Amino acid sequence: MPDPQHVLAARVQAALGAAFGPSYADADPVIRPSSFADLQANVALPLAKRLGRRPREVAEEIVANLDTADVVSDVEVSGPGFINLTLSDGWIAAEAQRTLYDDRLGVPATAKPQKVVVEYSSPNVAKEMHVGHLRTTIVGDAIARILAFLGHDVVRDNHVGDWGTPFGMLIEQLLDVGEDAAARGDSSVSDLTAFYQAAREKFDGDEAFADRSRSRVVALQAGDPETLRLWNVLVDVSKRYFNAVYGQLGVTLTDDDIKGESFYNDLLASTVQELEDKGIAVISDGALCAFPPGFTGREGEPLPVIIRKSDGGYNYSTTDLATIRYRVDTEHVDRMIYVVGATQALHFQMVFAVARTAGWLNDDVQAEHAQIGSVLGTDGKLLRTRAGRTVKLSELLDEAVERAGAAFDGVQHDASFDAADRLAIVRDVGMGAVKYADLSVARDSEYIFDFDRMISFHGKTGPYLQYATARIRSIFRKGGVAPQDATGPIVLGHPAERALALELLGIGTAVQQAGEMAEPHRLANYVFGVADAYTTFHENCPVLKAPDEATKASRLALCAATLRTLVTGLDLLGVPTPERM
Ligand SMILES: NC(=[NH2+])NCCC[C@H](N)C(=O)O
Repeated sequence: MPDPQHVLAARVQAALGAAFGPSYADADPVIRPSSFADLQANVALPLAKRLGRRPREVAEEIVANLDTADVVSDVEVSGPGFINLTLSDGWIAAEAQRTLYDDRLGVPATAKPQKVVVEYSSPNVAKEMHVGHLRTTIVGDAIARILAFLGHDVVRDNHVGDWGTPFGMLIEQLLDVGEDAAARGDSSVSDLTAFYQAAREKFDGDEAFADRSRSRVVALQAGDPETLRLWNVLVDVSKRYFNAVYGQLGVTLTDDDIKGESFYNDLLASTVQELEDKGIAVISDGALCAFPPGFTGREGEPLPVIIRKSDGGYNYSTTDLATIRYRVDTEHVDRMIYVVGATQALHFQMVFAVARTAGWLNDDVQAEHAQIGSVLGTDGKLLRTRAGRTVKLSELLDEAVERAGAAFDGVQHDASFDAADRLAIVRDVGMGAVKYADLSVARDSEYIFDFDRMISFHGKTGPYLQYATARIRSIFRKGGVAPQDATGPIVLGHPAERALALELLGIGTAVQQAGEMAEPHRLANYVFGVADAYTTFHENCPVLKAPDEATKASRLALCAATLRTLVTGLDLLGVPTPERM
């Protein structure tokens, strides 16, 4: 569906070409929303400077050449040379009407489909997932859904931390508590934080254990079958836990999407070799390092990316370089989006710089770090339990559902629900609340995890949006009409009808921007705007009790278009929409 801003941009550009010659036809028409009209074209001001003429005169000349009769009902030059444009009700209604017959709500598929890796979640084996992982899981999943909807070939990639030196001590700890404890799901193993800490404490305090751990790392890296088997036991315990969390959240990640650090182990040596052959990696202080241009420390000294430590071991960075090379050479991807905490920004900048020097990344193959801001508690500090431990994610999500239940029981419902209905709804509300709260702020800004605010049915929250969809569905139930049978025609009378219909036309731009910039909050904000416009409409424009049949048909069609827009938008964000609430 055409965004009015785009439609008018093309028309103003045509007018520029006609008035001032073809070389002006691609100037930015500077179209902005305005409080005086629907939109304002402000190009006359910069253009007047270029032409050495008065801005108002330039604006008048643009208007004289403007062909917008089918789209715009009123054009007016105001102030120093703004062009105010008021869209015609007929055009808005016709465009809104078109969405009723289109599965994609008029959102075009991309003209340039790409193969895109979206790397997200990426928790660590044998460690508790923390709220940072929660956020990258939620945001990454939304990005993956949005890009797939736009027609890209999306590869979901869960870059689990399942390799490296800590596994020596973790395997020895597993042997100490007994494998059967892991099989039973005993808390000595399944409480990952406690398991990790116990291993750490022994490693630091027990020389014999530390020695065993070190030889275990060597055995692991050498591919010793029994060691690999034990390692797999640990990986499986963690995977079960990750999947439980993913199931709770309703994200699209599966076991097949896991391509952990261990996957790249066999590719490290050849990756390093290539970097050495290309003269990018050099020995410095016994370690093999790359020095990407432009990265310097406090004293101006060049900063290294350590590729092989002096003891011969490889690094986190080495794995990331091997990963990029694999994605380029073997997976042939066009774009890689790393949905990872902002604290790793420098790491990725430097790794990407090395990969560019190696020729793996270039104008055709791009990598970007979609930074995720920290999640803070209501006290403004990093979220921890009262005991100062990191919060166990599954418990946090359970608490969300519990609190959603209390909030749900406190509001009126238009149906009686049995216990199973209630539980299903409350789960959706709890997860919708957590997810929308994460998604509605710019992903790179810090964000305060506040149950009370996110679970409210008022304000910019998941439950408010879910409630809006349920409220529309209840109108259709009461009216005995199916939404897909509400086909209008849409006629705009009341200003709230017009504002709602106009809002509906923005979905294409919202989805496109969210996908292009990997910024789901753009879609989250848009959906909220639609719900708000709907609320105003709902308060002002009776639907089933409309004054006449034509108005009722039009309003039902508006409701149907709104419902589909909200459900589609929320689904792309991964926020479920219960049928009834
Ligand atoms: N390619 C990457 N380095 N991705 C990010 C991995 C995140 C890491 N496992 C962590 O928990 O911090």
